[in-house]
Amino acid sequence: MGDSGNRQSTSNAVWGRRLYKTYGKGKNKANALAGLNLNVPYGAIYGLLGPSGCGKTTLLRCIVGLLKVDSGSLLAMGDVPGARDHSIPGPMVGYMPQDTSLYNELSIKELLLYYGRVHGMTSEDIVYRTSFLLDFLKLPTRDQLIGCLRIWEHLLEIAQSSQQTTIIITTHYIEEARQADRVGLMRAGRMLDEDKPSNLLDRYNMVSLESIFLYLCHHDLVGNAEDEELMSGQFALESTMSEDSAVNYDASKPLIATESADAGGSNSSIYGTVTFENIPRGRPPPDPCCVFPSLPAFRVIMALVIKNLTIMKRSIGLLFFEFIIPSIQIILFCLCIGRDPHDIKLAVVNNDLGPMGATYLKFLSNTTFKQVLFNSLDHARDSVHQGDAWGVVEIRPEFSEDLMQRFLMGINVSTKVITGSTVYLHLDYTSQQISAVIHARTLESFQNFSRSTLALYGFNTHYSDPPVLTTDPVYGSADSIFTEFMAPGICNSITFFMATGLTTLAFVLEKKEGNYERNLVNGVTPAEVMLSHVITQFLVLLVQVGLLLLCTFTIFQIPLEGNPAAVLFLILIEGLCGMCLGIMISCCCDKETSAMQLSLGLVYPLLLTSGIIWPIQAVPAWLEYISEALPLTIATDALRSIMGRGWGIDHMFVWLGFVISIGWAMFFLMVTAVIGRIKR
Ligand SMILES: Nc1ncnc2c1ncn2[C@@H]1O[C@H](COP(=O)(O)OP(=O)(O)OP(=O)(O)O)[C@@H](O)[C@H]1O
Repeated sequence: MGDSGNRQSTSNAVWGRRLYKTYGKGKNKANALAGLNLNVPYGAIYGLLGPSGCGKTTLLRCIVGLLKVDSGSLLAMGDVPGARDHSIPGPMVGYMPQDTSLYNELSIKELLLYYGRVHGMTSEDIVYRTSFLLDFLKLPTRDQLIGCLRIWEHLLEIAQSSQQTTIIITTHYIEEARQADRVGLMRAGRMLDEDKPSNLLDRYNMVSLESIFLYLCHHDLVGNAEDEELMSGQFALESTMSEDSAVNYDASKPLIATESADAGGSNSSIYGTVTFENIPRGRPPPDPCCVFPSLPAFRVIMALVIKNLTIMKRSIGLLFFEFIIPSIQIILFCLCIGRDPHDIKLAVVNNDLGPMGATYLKFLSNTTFKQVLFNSLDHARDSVHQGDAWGVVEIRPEFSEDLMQRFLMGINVSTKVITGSTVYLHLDYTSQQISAVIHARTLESFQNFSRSTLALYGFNTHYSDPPVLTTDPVYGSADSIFTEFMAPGICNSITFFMATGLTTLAFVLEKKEGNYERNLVNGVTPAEVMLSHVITQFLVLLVQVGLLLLCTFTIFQIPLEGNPAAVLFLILIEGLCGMCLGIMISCCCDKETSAMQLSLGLVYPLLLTSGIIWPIQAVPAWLEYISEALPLTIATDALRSIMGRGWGIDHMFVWLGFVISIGWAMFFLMVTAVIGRIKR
């Protein structure tokens, strides 16, 4: 860099020469900056103009240190953005990437308190600066919500009245930039020209900036000799400009840069700003592309957590809904899944000439079955064909006589007697669950009826029992229902997926609204943002899981043989694992829709392969190995063992459940860190 270069670089708040930046590789390569030059004098309002996709955002992101240029020289406030000991990113710069990129749910006081905490200011300083800013910016009361402010008008006021701040505004609305001290006209990653708006109008002898821009674009497209003139004109202009700037240079003045579009509540088209201030240097700036660049600072995490909690408090209705969603899910699960079907319609054909057929039918439960009598088997089967009944119970004419003979003669009875003393079931097997219930209950009823009849005639009541007997259960109870099998997996999966969804949403919204980048530019690290969301969501998780377990064990009386603390601990770890998955998803996806699609897309595959709905022993052998490695499978089995078998954390299997969940959580965080690095 020659003398002139040195002078230019130190006399401008932002100075760039031959800046190049490309995204992607091969066919997907996009040249966002292609040899761009830039001079933003101290204390100026600089309008960076150009069509969508010309590289404005890329340039601003390089200026605030969120991106690094591939080649070229770029200085902001006298040093390379992101350089060690430079406060960009950090307290020297403010950035509004899109819209206002402020937390609309916070009041003015809360927002200033948050940024004050992030920058390590004392409470007294924050109170003093808040009063000063309210007065200086003529802001409404400190309790006014940010979402209701007309931010952009105030932003321009700052620049015009303070003389202490340099602002870069980017916009698609070229004429609006006439108010700026200097404008830069950009196209396809290059600066076509740069000057005071009035100078540009004079030089090109045109009436509007838009006409100048169209003229420059046309010549840039044609690529004729005028291009070179324009470029040399640009450098000639730079020299003039820098000389002016050198005269006016005052290093104590701060600088602001902005991006623009329609801002909520404002008539201005400005949509983002970057501000630079000459204030004492704070801690070294983080590498914004790296998730864990340095150890997280407790002060910053607390500021972020308080900010998150305040935002939550503002949408108390939504928070209450978040608290009770898992309880509603478990209540619906316990009400709808695993109970025995009732009022199953059965067509009954009782042709028995004796009393025993009618007696047997009385043993069929009135709760489980609704009997509809038919005179002929054909009519009864027709009702099943029509879908009016789930099956037919057929009792033949010799039932009483043959059954008596069967009891009395034992092994000497003929096949005809066996056939005559049998109850026939003609079932609709399309619902496996209902046909299994009909089968089990009719058999159970027949056993009860036989015992009662044998007792009536003074025989041994167990004579007709099948020679297979179940004794006292080792674990569980003989009349346990399917709900008890599924409940542990349902508790685990509700917690896991709720945590994934809520964390993804919180993170992606923060990114989408530009607050994430704004935080990075303020020196907050991605790890601090991440940890603050984990802490906030964990508080929500505690309430959710507390209510969920209350419903499971007290209202629906799902058996709990083991230690309640172990159950709580394992479910919370599963929730943490879900949060880590949410963080990974939000790191992969920039758009809200793709993040939601990805997290929703994971629900069914994980649910089906984790042995929550059906025993894992039923899946094909090759899939079993994959299933067992998934985050929910062993953890669910471990929870089932704590709840049903009363096993403790000292049991290898339960212990494994904890280890696998923690292992997955760490894996998700590691992948997040790697993706963060790759995305750089
Ligand atoms: N992350 C990315 N990956 C690949 N290409 C990108 C990425 N970001 C920007 N680009 C491409 O780089 C070029 C410049 O984009 P940039 O967002 O900087 O332009 P812009 O002028 O700010 O546009 P807009 O006003 O619409 O935000 C565009 O062609 C864009 O498609």
